[in-house]
Amino acid sequence: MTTNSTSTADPAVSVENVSVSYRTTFEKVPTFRSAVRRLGRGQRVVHLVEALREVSFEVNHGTSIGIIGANGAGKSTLMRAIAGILPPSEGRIEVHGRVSTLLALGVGFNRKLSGRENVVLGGLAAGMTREELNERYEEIADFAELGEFIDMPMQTYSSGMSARLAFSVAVHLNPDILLIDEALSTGDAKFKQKAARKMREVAENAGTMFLVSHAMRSVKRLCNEALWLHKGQLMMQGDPTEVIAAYTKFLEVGEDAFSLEDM
Ligand SMILES: Nc1ncnc2c1ncn2[C@@H]1O[C@H](COP(=O)(O)OP(=O)(O)OP(=O)(O)O)[C@@H](O)[C@H]1O
Repeated sequence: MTTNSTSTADPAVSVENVSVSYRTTFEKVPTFRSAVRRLGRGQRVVHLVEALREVSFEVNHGTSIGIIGANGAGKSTLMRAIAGILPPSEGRIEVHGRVSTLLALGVGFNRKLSGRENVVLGGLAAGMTREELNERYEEIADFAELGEFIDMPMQTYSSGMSARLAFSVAVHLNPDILLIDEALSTGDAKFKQKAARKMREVAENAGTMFLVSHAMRSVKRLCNEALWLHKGQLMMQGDPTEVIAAYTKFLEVGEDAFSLEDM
């Protein structure tokens, strides 16, 4: 269950015993040859992945929290659940404030429409008024630096260009809570620097930011808290230097030899 209301006394986000499972059914085809023999009819198999397992934590307003962990640890799943895109299978998520996210990149945009039209639609969908949009539009377009592409259909954009526009929309919506997956903010080197500056500005303006990142340097630079997930479980939450040290040690010594007590 995901609830959304506003009150400054509450934490910005509270996650209580949240589990998320993905259920996928697919046809298991043992070999290519047998697939041909059976004319493509394989055995139907149900695959259940527990992407998050009983995760609980709170994040206060004004915190910039880095979400770290190996591939498949559940980081994006957690972001989708907080954004309300994916309902938890169990547990409860409370979000206090307006969430803006880059996660729905590609999902939120209609690629047949121009960048300009998508900015307007995205802004309206996020609850901005026409007046606010008129005021903010030039800023969003300038930040994305798309030149005349802004009036062309988004299907003509490179993935980096779409990412720049998505990032620009997300940070200019004046969110209370900004969710960013660094892997998705794939602009070129120059845009990355600019995006990092903007994220720092959001963080400094006491906004709440979740940053999913594989770059420990970004987490150290931009976050005042970190949370480490491993195979869907919360391993540690706290000071970024300490959490990164524990995660790095875990990567060095391997899962079996690692103990949080030694940290
Ligand atoms: N739509 C989906 N359907 C089925 N399984 C999924 C789906 N999305 C993610 N998973 C599975 O859930 C688990 C967690 O995935 P998730 O994308 O949240 O991890 P992540 O920590 O963000 O990984 P990465 O660092 O590789 O981006 C993985 O085992 C993944 O295979």
